Amino acid sequence: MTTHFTFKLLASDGKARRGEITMPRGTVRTPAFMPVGTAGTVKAMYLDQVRDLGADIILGNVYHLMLRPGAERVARLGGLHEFARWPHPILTDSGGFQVMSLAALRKLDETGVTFKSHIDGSQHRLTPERSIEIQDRLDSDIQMQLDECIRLPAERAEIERAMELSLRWAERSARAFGDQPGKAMFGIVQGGDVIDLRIRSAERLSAMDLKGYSIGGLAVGEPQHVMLKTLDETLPVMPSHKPRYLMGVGTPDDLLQSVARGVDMFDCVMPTRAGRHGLAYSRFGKINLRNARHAEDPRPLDEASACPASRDYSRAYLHHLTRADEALGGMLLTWNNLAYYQWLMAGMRDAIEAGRFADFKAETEAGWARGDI
Ligand SMILES: COC(=O)c1ccc(CCNc2nc3cc4nc(N)[nH]c(=O)c4cc3[nH]2)cc1
Repeated sequence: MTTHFTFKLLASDGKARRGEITMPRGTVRTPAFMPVGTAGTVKAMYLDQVRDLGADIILGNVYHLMLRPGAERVARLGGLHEFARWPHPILTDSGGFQVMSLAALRKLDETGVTFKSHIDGSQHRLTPERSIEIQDRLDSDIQMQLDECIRLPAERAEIERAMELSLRWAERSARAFGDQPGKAMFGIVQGGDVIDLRIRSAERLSAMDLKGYSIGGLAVGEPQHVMLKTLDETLPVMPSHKPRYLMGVGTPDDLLQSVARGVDMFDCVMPTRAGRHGLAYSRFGKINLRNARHAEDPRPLDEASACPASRDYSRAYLHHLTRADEALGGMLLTWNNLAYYQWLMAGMRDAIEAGRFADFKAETEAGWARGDI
């Protein structure tokens, strides 16, 4: 039982790292994938199932929870862990990204951002201080600074303006967070695809001596090679003894390529959202169950899987459920996808410990290339 937030590097293999983050609510084995629990639930899953798949931590969103049911209401009901019955660590995103991608009529200035709810049009305001206050009310274990994430491609001047604002907001977020030994606030490196701005952001954040660092401003429409090049240039100037979290990423291939470059933590709606739309991720690559070729295929998605959704149901049944838009279709495919993502992360953790990450990466890529056997 620990009272402090600590990160330990257990092994490395090339640039890939195996570590663990310990905090009062539990230990996060890294590299880690965080299932997205936007509104206090991982859609189409029971949180006990999410835990049983090996997830040590889930993500929640300030933007969604402040609009509905409201942070003060969650606090009155004992905080997000009690509310959702998830006693393990929770990381919350600060709202910056969701305001820019979801809210209507937003107005951003030096002190914060004002916006209208996409749910009922009500007016709201987020500042670095208010976002941290909301994350405190949610009793979040790992909190994110408020930042401004812009889409790519963008002009250098615009990228620089948003990066500098995010640095000033990092200072204010850290001041508002204060000194909470068992929790952490992560800074978020911005700078788009402009290497000197990325380096400036990473160096200025490193000087703030925060407990962890996110790489933001990616997975915003840029090609994978631009994301990977930005990682190659940014990771070396980020503190190596602190967790590195790549926000919003990604596909199984994104995870493999990014762990190879030294990323420790990930979150993405891909496995859950794609599952609700009939898409299965597997050792053999992607399988779109809407496709008619599965209509009479008696095989399961992966008979070698430990997950019942992957092992016990025919592709024909999954195809039927998907075409009929039956709720069970999204439930089973979400279960399969999160099982595959956690299996992949566990495989990478074990491979780094065994010093065979390169082999594991090659075997995994060969499995995807072999396709849907
Ligand atoms: C089926 O799959 C999908 O629909 C789907 C949708 C969006 C993404 C990409 C999400 N990308 C992304 N999330 C992000 C969240 C972020 N949060 C903060 N505070 N700052 C950032 O700088 C930031 C960047 C992100 N980039 C990935 C998958």
